[in-house]
Amino acid sequence: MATARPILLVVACALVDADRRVLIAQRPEGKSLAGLWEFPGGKLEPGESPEDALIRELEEELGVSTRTACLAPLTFASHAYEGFHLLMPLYVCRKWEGFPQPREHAALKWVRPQALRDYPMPPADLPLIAPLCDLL
Ligand SMILES: Nc1nc2c([nH]c(=O)n2[C@H]2C[C@H](O)[C@@H](COP(=O)(O)OP(=O)(O)OP(=O)(O)O)O2)c(=O)[nH]1
Repeated sequence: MATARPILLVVACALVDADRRVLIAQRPEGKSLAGLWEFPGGKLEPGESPEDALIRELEEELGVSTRTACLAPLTFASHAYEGFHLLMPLYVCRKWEGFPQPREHAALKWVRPQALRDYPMPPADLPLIAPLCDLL
């Protein structure tokens, strides 16, 4: 049966540090899903590849720079929200330049993958935790 929900493509990234911790970012007040912890990323702009969009979002949101060769696809989220169906590839990045700053989020936190369940995340993100734990 056809779905009435449009597909929304969002790219997201798990930055992983030398201690195998993952960076999560808290959505700010005033946005949908405010207060929940997510992976940095966002929507594609017209004409952008997923990797270019992620590189741009990491710069805008965190002030870090990376490149396509440092983005490894891990898994994806597919979740029906009220007004759209989210399709969200999750990349892993272990190499970047700069120190992540919360330019657009309420806060940032480095957490061990097994501790991700202690942080409230959007429902779309919950199936992403197991593949991250398996990888790390
Ligand atoms: N970046 C990111 N977005 C996520 C995650 N999980 C999840 O459900 N989302 C959703 C929230 C938003 O609806 C959308 C990302 O949109 P966005 O980051 O580009 O824009 P936004 O916060 O302004 O979104 P919105 O207020 O317009 O809904 O994907 C995640 O882990 N990372």
